[in-house]
Amino acid sequence: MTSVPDAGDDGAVPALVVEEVRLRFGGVVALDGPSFTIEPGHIVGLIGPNGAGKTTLFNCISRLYQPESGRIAFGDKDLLSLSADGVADVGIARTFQNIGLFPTMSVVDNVLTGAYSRTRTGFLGAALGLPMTGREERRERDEAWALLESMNLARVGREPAGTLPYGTLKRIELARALMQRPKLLMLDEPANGLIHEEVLELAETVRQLRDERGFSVLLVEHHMAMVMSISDRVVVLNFGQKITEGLPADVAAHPEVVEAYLGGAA
Ligand SMILES: Nc1ncnc2c1ncn2[C@@H]1O[C@H](COP(=O)(O)OP(=O)(O)OP(=O)(O)O)[C@@H](O)[C@H]1O
Repeated sequence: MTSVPDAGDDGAVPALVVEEVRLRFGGVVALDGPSFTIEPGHIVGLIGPNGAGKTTLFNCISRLYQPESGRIAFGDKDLLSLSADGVADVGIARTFQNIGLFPTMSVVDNVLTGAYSRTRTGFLGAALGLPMTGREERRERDEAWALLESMNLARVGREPAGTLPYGTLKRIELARALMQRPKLLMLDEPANGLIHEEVLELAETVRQLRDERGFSVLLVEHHMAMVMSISDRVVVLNFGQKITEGLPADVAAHPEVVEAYLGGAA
């Protein structure tokens, strides 16, 4: 018996709509009204120079920050009326820049914690060591192993997470987010700290999983090759404003993007 959060809905992936979101920190305008939509099943890359407002926007969507004004909706759900937990309940999962895995727990158990947000035991229960019911646990464990299998991680499934290299931990963190069966997966600089080959592998994994499962992706990332290779659309922020959005090739050639990235040196 699970209390699957989207029980009762048709399981369809809704669009994420961001409209004129504004947020200041003291005198700093972090977000100055950007608007964009992530259509169902699309991978949208969010790029911009340091301090452009990407993380702030990411944190508004995942409900760590409350904007001063604007609208963020996921289908018919008003995200700004939800807590961070409530966002998970409507099918939005995220990964963190600094990996948040439990180092002494096995990889499969770490991945399993991703299921707790949609099971009867709940994440708090998991943290307190409360077991899921037997049947629930078996089903979730099977799903965790299947996920590890599909991400080429099964061979390390029984290892304590803390013993594994950084690139592997990033993939485990992704597997954990996928255990939530997200409709929207939010990735915060997933390529950070990875070597080039690992980035390409990660990009391919994200695209493949999206193709198989149909979720949408918001990708905040500095690694241009990754963004440009897997995004359906790219949104560019600078000084808290959207300076352009479009297909990756068009965005890469946009004069303001060239200017923002190369400081007019091009
Ligand atoms: N908690 C905070 N308190 C004060 N100022 C903040 C805070 N978070 C962000 N800012 C400021 O808001 C602006 C936008 O920052 P943000 O971190 O969103 O940019 P970013 O595009 O994610 O940058 P980076 O690529 O370096 O991560 C910056 O000027 C930053 O200094």
